[in-house]
Amino acid sequence: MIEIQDVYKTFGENEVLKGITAIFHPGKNNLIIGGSGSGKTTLLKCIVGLHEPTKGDVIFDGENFTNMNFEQRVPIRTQIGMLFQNSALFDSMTVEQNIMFPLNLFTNQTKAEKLDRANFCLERVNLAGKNKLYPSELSGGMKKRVGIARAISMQPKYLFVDEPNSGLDPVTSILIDELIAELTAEYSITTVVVTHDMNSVMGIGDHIIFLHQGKKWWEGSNKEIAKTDNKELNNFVFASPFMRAAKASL
Ligand SMILES: Nc1ncnc2c1ncn2[C@@H]1O[C@H](COP(=O)(O)OP(=O)(O)OP(=O)(O)O)[C@@H](O)[C@H]1O
Repeated sequence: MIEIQDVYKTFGENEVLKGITAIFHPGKNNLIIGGSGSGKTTLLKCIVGLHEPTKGDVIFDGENFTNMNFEQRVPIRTQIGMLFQNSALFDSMTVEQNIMFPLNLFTNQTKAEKLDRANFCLERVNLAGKNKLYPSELSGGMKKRVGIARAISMQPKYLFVDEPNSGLDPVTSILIDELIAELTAEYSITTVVVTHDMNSVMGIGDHIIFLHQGKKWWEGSNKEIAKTDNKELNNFVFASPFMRAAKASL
């Protein structure tokens, strides 16, 4: 479980987050949504320690991460899997080397053990046998899947994903969403996804927080979102005529 307690983040004069409080539970797909510039990525970075909150705390299973120094954070960091935009694979490394990278960095496993884990993760994302390919030889969807394989290589308790579907076609996007949701349920991971994709919101949004004007404006599930009378959320989710018509037919 991750608890975010009254988190503020200011850049110069720009107060981006104005007291966000939320709880993200294990085994759930927790989605952060909101307009462009609403602070979604900033919140994600505050949670994982890539930004320090100006005020407030982030607590991982009872441990106050915000108060810890670099060294103290290491045990929690090793339980975090991340998939950021563009998959962030190392172009000069093969698929297998990319997946083994965190294992080389953080474990004392033998080469055979690391290879076993890489093969398991590759199989889990339906890319068995693609070990020796380089990122330049992969499609966008395959890159995301390798990114996911690398993110789960350390058997993370927490998984953070920023815009998993950017640049993917709708069918591949659904496959990536389903993969994230399956892994989350299978390993009871506390997953936090930043997304713009309304298909993801409706498809896998167990728990959604909507950011607006630096605040948590609304919180609920994908079932509740369809029935919300929150004006700003409605304007955001049902911005297109197609989505409005879909809502009207519910
Ligand atoms: N490192 C930084 N330094 C200064 N300002 C920043 C920094 N990172 C983000 N910001 C500002 O914080 C605000 C929120 O940015 P953020 O990237 O979190 O929004 P977002 O909701 O993820 O947007 P998008 O959906 O467009 O990716 C923006 O005004 C941005 O300019």
